[in-house]
Amino acid sequence: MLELSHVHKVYRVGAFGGGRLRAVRDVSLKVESGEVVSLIGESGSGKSTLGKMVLGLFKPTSGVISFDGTDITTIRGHAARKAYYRRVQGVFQDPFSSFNPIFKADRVFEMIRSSYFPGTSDADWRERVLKAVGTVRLDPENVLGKYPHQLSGGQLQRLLIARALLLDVDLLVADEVISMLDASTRIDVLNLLADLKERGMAILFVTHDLSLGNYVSDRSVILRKGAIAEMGPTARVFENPLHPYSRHLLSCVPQLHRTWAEVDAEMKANPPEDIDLPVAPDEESAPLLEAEKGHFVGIDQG
Ligand SMILES: Nc1ncnc2c1ncn2[C@@H]1O[C@H](COP(=O)(O)OP(=O)(O)OP(=O)(O)O)[C@@H](O)[C@H]1O
Repeated sequence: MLELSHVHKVYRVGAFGGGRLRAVRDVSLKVESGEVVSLIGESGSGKSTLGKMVLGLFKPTSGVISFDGTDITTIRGHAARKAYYRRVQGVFQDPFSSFNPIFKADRVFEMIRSSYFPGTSDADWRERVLKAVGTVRLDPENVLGKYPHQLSGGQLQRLLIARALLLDVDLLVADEVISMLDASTRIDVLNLLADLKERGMAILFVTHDLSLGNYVSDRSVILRKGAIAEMGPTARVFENPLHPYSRHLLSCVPQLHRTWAEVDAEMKANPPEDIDLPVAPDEESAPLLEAEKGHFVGIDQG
C-alpha cells in the first residue's frame, strides 16, 4: 500500500537558508493494508518529517514515496489531490490546534461534506456523521453542536479520527496522537486505533514512546538521527533488539514491576549478544542488514 524507497529530506536552515539539516536519511519501509507500523524515535529523529512527507505536506529531497504504486509527488491538480486525501489522512498531537475556537467543533465534518459529498441529503449526512461518531465511541449528544473549548482533548482527538472515518481512509498517519491526552483517555484512543485496524485501516503510528509502539503495532521502525536503526516485527524488535541504540532505548524504559537487582541479575544471566555492524559507506546512505526474517538492523553511524 505505502512504500518509501530511499527517502531523504534535507531542510535549508540558518540565515538565508545557507545551512543544511539532514532530517531523514535513506529511509525505506512499507506499510501494508490493515497493518499498524510504529515510527519510534526521540525528539529530532525525523519521525514527524516522515509523517508529513507521507501526507504530502513536504516533498522528499530525494527518494520515492508511493501509495498503491503511484509516486505521491507526481499527484497534480485539485481532483487528484482530493482523491489521495480521501484515502490518506493525518491526525496530530495537539487536537486543539486543529479546531477554530470560534466555530462549533463539528464544523470539521461540514468541511468534509462540502468538499467530498456535496450532493448528500441532510438526513443521509447526519446518519453518516452519527455512525462515524459512534465508531470513535463518542456520544453524539455530548459532542455535536459544542464549541472546542467545551470538549476535552480526548473528545477532540476522537472527533478528528471520526472525520477521517467519514472519508473511509485506508491509511491514517497518527502523529503523537495521545501525547497530550491524560492517562484515562489515552487508553480509549489506543483501543480505538486497534478497532480501526480491525476494520482494515493501516496506521502509521508516530511516537517517541517505545512502550506505546510495542502496545499498538505489528511492526516497529526505530529511527535515529533520521535513519532507520532497526525495523521488524514488533515482538522481535522488542524481544531481540539488535542495534545498540535500540538496546539503549529499551534499557531506559522503566520496569515498574521489577527491582534493579532483578534486572541486573537477568542481564548477567542472559547478556545481550553483540553483533558486528559494518560501517556505512558515507553519511548519506543508511543500509540495513537483514539479521533474521523481516528484522533489519541499520549499519551504525556512530
Ligand atoms: N520545517 C523545518 N525546517 C527546518 N528544520 C526542520 C523543520 N522541521 C523539522 N526540522 C528539523 O528536522 C529534524 C527532525 O525533525 P522532526 O520534527 O521530523 O523530528 P521528530 O522526531 O518528529 O521530533 P519531535 O518529536 O520533537 O517532533 C529536527 O532537527 C528539526 O529541528
